[in-house]
Amino acid sequence: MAVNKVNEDLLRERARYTFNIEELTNFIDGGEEGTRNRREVEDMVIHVKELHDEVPEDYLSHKERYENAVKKGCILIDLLKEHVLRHSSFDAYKPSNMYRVLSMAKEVSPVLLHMGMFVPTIFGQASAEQQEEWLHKALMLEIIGTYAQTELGHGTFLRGLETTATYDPSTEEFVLHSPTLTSYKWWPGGLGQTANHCIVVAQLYSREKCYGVHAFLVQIRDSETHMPLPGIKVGDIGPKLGFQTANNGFLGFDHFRIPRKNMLMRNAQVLKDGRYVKSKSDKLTYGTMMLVRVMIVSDAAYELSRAATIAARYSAVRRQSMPRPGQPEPQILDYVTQQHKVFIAIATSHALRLTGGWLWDAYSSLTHDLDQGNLDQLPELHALACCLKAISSRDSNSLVEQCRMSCGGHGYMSSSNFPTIYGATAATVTYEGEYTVMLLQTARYLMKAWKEALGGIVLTPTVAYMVTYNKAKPAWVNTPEAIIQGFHAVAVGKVKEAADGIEYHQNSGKDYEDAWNAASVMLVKASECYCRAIICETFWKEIQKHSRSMSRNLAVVLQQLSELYLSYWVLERSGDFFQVRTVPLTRTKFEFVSFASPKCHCQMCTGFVAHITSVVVLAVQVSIQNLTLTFCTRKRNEFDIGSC
Ligand SMILES: CC/C=C\C/C=C\C/C=C\C/C=C\C=C\C(=O)SCCNC(=O)CCNC(=O)[C@H](O)C(C)(C)COP(=O)(O)OP(=O)(O)OC[C@H]1O[C@@H](n2cnc3c(N)ncnc32)[C@H](O)[C@@H]1OP(=O)(O)O
Ligand SMILES: Cc1cc2nc3c(=O)[nH]c(=O)nc-3n(C[C@H](O)[C@H](O)[C@H](O)COP(=O)(O)OP(=O)(O)OC[C@H]3O[C@@H](n4cnc5c(N)ncnc54)[C@H](O)[C@@H]3O)c2cc1C
Repeated sequence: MAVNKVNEDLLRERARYTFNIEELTNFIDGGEEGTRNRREVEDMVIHVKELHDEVPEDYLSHKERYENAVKKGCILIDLLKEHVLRHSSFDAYKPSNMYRVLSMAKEVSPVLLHMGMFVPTIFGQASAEQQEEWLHKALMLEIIGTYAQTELGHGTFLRGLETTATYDPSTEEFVLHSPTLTSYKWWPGGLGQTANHCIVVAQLYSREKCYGVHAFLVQIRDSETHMPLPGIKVGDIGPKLGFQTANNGFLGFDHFRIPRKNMLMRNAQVLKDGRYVKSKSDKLTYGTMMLVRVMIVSDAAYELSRAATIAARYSAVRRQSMPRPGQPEPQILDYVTQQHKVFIAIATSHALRLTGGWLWDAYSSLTHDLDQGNLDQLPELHALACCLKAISSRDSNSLVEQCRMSCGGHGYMSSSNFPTIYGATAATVTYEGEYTVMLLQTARYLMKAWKEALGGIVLTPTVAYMVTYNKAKPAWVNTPEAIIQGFHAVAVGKVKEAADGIEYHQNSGKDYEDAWNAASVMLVKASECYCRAIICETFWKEIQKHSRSMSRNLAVVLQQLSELYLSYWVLERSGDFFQVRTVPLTRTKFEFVSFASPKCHCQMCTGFVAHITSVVVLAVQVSIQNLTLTFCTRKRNEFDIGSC
């Protein structure tokens, strides 16, 4: 049998990298043990022939594709369980590990929602007694669940959900009902044919009073026959852009009864006589969504790293055109336009991975605080999870598309894997909180923070700079730290512009809701800029922190990638930087000038914006050229596919 010979161009590129690949791999995996665990699971998977398709999945029927995905999902879960039993150090059920393993099969797993939301909801919202009853069964997949919140009529507006759960004290049961067609649950992954249980989010009624949305654990199919239970209507919602094997389904209840104990009671409770015991915060019901949003940042980075690796490798082996007559066709990696497409995808995968790790640590700290009854950090973490989920998924999805396009026609083949990666990342922009809605949630937080900043109140860490920028303007010097300060100045300017916009519309007679809506494009922009500043600052600081304990050669390359990321986004947002005005002193200072602002001294602003712009653009061009030069002198570093 012919042995696949590695492409000579690829071998030559790999012989050129200037740093230790194993060191980078360990850095990406979060340490040597992470690499060891990942490789152990990969080695298990790679040798299971049932996980390799004889026929491309695109040539299978929907039923065959689903059955294929179920088969692979079972194999992967069994491998994971076996690995967990053998190596308790590998926390297989830490959700992001689970996603990594399930995504080793090309098809999205029909049990993704079981592991991605059903299990975490039991962890986060079930009482200790309920965890005792359900958690082990769920972890061992003795029950298979999903998360049924979205309805045909409502996905974003949770307070508008129509499914009802009405408490009947005479039988100590909740009666679940879908009063309208629009109240049917629509979308939950695994619901079509796979799940026999689900978390149902419904409006809780007791003693004829509505207490808002709460979560219930509901068995929907018979454990033996797998048929829907009486009073349950359930099935598949049909073909989608991607995620074809996620088995998304619909679910309707016809006065379906469940025991009182099936209301998840970690936070709020309904007593036997129907009395409602309030949670410390209604917002705790939303806890699972915050967890998944936090996970999505890291998983969006992971999917982008796969796409960037494919594009980088293809760029090394593809030769095209003849800039010099008679010369061999060059590798497309030598075209600066190709580097401009691919290198930012590599840099962004690192930026989002490191930011995702930072956010996971913040979330872990919050869950510890919540266990102690301290909710102080909840609003900031909600704002962070919303904007970082939105921006990371959108950046990942658009850069996956950019990587696909950088591979020409071959990028359009299913065998390139770009269509599958694109379908997965496109979904993340919408699910777990739609892009715009998430940014508006963060904007709510920023408007409150701005009011506190104006009053000189000490702010939470990620918005603390608003107080300083509102008083003293930072000096401009051409360093990464100054560019980050520039992003802070832009973010403050956009927040101020949006707050001024709301005030302007209120002063013109609109109520707050209409003024908010009229200013909502500026509010989204303010959240985007706040989030970009966080990613830029976190990426840079994480690289500085880790560089101290890594070899110089690797530190240099990662530093270049973080500088590329900063420079790229200054260029992408140069319009926002143009709005940064300097004051004519010996040292240039930042002051954000909104084009809508009557205070702009345009000849001065134009003069100094030209000055600051030339400095910014010059700095940016220099750093991009430096990076390009570095890479162009064929010191490009091929990332070991296993290390991305
Ligand atoms: C590439 C692969 C990547 C990842 C794979 C990993 C895992 C895969 C697993 C799952 C993915 C697959 C399937 C997807 C599943 C789903 O999509 S599940 C359904 C998700 N649905 C949503 O996210 C709904 C979005 N809507 C909302 O969150 C809310 O409706 C709202 C938008 C926040 C609006 O809320 P509402 O209108 O009720 O009220 P507001 O007045 O706006 O807010 C009220 C106050 O509550 C605070 N709040 C809101 N949400 C939260 C929260 N989650 N945590 C904490 N606090 C919250 C809000 O800030 C307000 O507070 P206030 O300002 O002080 O008043
Ligand atoms: C692949 C996939 C898998 C999914 N899996 C699940 C699952 O397992 N479980 C589950 O419960 N759900 C799931 N969902 C549903 C998902 O959570 C919802 O689609 C998502 O929350 C968006 O809600 P929606 O579809 O109702 O869109 P809408 O909220 O109707 O959004 C439509 C448009 O209206 C705009 N809009 C809405 N509200 C506002 C506002 N207040 N201000 C400004 N603009 C607004 C949005 O920005 C958007 O442009 C899944 C979705 C997808 C695509």
